[in-house]
Amino acid sequence: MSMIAAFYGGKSILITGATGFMGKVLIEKLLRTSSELRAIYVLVRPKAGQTLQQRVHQMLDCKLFDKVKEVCPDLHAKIRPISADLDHNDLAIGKEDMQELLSCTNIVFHCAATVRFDDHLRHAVQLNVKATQQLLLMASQMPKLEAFIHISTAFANCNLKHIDEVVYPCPVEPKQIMDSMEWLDDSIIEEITPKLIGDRPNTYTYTKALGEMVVQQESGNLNMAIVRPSIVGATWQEPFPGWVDNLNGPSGLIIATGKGLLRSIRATPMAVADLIPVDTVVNLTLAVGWYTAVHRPKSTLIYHCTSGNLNPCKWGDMGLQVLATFEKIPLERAFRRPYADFTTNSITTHYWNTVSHRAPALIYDFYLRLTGRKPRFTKLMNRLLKTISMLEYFINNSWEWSTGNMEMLMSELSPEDKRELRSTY
Ligand SMILES: CCCCCCCCCCCCCCCC(=O)SCCNC(=O)CCNC(=O)[C@H](O)C(C)(C)COP(=O)(O)OP(=O)(O)OC[C@H]1O[C@@H](n2cnc3c(N)ncnc32)[C@H](O)[C@@H]1OP(=O)(O)O
Ligand SMILES: NC(=O)C1=CN([C@@H]2O[C@H](COP(=O)(O)OP(=O)(O)OC[C@H]3O[C@@H](n4cnc5c(N)ncnc54)[C@H](OP(=O)(O)O)[C@@H]3O)[C@@H](O)[C@H]2O)C=CC1
Repeated sequence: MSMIAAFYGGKSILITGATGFMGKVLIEKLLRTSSELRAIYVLVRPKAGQTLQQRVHQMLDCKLFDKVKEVCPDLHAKIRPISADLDHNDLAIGKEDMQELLSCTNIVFHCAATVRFDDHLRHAVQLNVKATQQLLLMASQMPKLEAFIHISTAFANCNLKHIDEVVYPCPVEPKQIMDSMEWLDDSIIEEITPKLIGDRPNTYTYTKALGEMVVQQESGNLNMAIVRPSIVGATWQEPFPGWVDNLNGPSGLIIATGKGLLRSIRATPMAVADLIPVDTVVNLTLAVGWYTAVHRPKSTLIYHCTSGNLNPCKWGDMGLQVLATFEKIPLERAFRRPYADFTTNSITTHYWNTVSHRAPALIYDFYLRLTGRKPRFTKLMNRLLKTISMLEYFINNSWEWSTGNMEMLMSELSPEDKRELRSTY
């Protein structure tokens, strides 16, 4: 068994964001490789009328967990759902649950966040800043805590071209931002948001940067680390290739290309596509948890989980690879034969959006109406174009992330763990 997997044996682990894309892969990897772990506490909010037990059962029923059910038959007993809602200042965790979390937790993986680019600043601050502060406060009352791993994003400082593994200060202190959210009304917040986020493209990257400042300022004596993944895509190898469960980031656009919906996108073919498979992110995150707990670095280390300077890929290459894949393995019921071109200026982008996106959707919806069916393509196309407008910033710029800490961590791993982590780069 790998040294890292053995480390998690007997441990009680608290995961926030456990029902999310990354959270699920993290749970799967822990249960599959460290089945001797004591418990995984998952903070889950009741959603869409489901109880948290129903949500956890539904989560464990997905294909991702097929392999782990063979090696960890008692996986349901290992998972402890805890009702919580990070939209509430006290996280809406019950007294008894809180007592158990405080007394038992050895490792915290804080993955929960709002990852929407267009979230209202109030909500993004609540989830990505205030909830992080609350979790740090909880962690400071955990006598058995060995490490707290905070998941940020490599784009938290996307307003810089070269990004080091350090926490960069934001112009306004997080505490002032959180206090102002208490008394400003929504319309005033909307008005001042562009000024506050400054040269960052959205509230997501801005509040992730604020969250990092809170970690730096309020972690006290906690044994902390921050992991900054770049653009997280489907699984590369574990537990099987190609697993993804949402349309975020590249996934939605790749599927839209395969369905023949997306025919052109404003992108810079030579810009670096810093994509990273979710199982690589999880392997690095578990290695960071082990290293932080065992080696107890003197300060909070930040680890860039990026591929650009280790195994660079350009958007142009990625686009060709996507099209070649759909040539070999076409999606069912495609609207048109997949083809996607990169435009480089807004005039041609506008032209192709009209000719290749909006007009065909309108015509097809007209045909659906004529044949007595509900039109849906115009709405879908508008959503897709809105998503693209939010993502364009990231596919028309390149960044350089230093990876000294990540490479140091690699040098500390056993040959087996190193193979596992390096194999996914
Ligand atoms: C040639 C190949 C080129 C490939 C080119 C790749 C470029 C790839 C760049 C990535 C760059 C990220 C770099 C940051 C790295 C992080 O840290 S990203 C963290 C993850 N965050 C994201 O990706 C957030 C991006 N998405 C959003 O913020 C929101 O989805 C948006 C863009 C504001 C859209 O919001 P919205 O219109 O309210 O849509 P949303 O609520 O998300 O979904 C509504 C409906 O649309 C559907 N939908 C959502 N997204 C899509 C989509 N992309 N397509 C179709 N339907 C969709 C949903 O399924 C949903 O359907 P229903 O449930 O209503 O039936
Ligand atoms: N995906 C990516 O490309 C990247 C992601 N990251 C970071 O990784 C982390 C995980 O991202 P990812 O898995 O993609 O995101 P998802 O949107 O898939 O998951 C977000 C998680 O946070 C939970 N959550 C959201 N709001 C609340 C709330 N009010 N109370 C309790 N839980 C809540 C969600 O629970 P629920 O199921 O109830 O909604 C879900 O489990 C985030 O911190 C993100 O910033 C960093 C870089 C890239």
